Amino acid sequence: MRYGQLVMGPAGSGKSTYCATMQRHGFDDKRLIKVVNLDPAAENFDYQPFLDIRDLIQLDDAMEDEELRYGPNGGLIFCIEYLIEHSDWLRDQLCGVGSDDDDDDTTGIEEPDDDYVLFDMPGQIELYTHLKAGHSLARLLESWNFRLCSVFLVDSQFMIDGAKFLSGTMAALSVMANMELPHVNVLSKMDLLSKGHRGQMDKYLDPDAHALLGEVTNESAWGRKYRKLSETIGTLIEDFSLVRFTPLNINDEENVADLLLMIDNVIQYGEDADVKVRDFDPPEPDELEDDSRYYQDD
Ligand SMILES: Nc1nc2c(ncn2[C@@H]2O[C@H](COP(=O)(O)OP(=O)(O)OP(=O)(O)O)[C@@H](O)[C@H]2O)c(=O)[nH]1
Ligand SMILES: [Mg+2]
Repeated sequence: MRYGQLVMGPAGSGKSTYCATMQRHGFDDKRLIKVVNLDPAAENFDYQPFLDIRDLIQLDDAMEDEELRYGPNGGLIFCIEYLIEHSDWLRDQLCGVGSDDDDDDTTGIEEPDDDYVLFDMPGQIELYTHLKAGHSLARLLESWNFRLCSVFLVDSQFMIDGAKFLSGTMAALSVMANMELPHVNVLSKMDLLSKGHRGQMDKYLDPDAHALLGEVTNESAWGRKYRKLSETIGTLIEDFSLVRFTPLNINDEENVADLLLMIDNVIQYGEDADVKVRDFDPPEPDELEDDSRYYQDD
């Protein structure tokens, strides 16, 4: 079986840093976590890539092509579509050359046990919210026996008021709907958050959508005008428990371990294997007695 996390999120939300952190954590735990760079515009990252889309296509290829003449954003989407059209390249690298996993055919190539791969995706959020590319990539990987989870990162620094919470939540919802995968939202960069924002953050971790939207509706003329719309969205989020965020401070090993374990549970990693068991309850924000570890001192 193969396991994968599709690491997504807006530009600069911390995807590559997340991948590097998880790989390092795995390494310390004697666990192999491979990272695949699928961002053709990436310049440098702190992990050892198992595979790099830039070996297949580079952003400049799309931008400098006389016929295509893409700008950076269109070029990036072109590169991901190109990857999907040339999926043999990805499959051969991930599953072994000549592997025929999508045909249910056995080729005699031995399946690796419990391959665990993080896919570091580009920050072009439209790839996951409404374009087909993200969805197609997920289906391809599934056809190669990957059990997948979407990991959607949102920078905690942009989630410190009701309006931003609402737009972050709607983005997360669009990704959930488009990708059709088990989904985990992560509030990244918690180490950068000052204590001043601490009280505010707690209410976003276990959101009371009504209270938050009360803020939104009072904040602006737009908010007052569309009060009913915001309230309805709040009810939807609350009634269906659609969106939850798990905080991540990459400097806190326990926090990193808990998040990884939570995602492992979602994709049922290690269920069949004889793995060491740790007591773990997914972090409930209001249960965290000492949540100061998420924040920097100030
Ligand atoms: N302090 C702190 N900085 C972070 C964290 N995550 C990311 N950063 C910083 O934020 C910037 C962007 O991080 P990346 O990991 O490159 O973000 P990304 O989502 O991969 O960015 P794109 O691929 O360009 O969309 C870098 O300067 C990182 O060092 C974090 O958890 N804590
Ligand atoms: Mg990146």
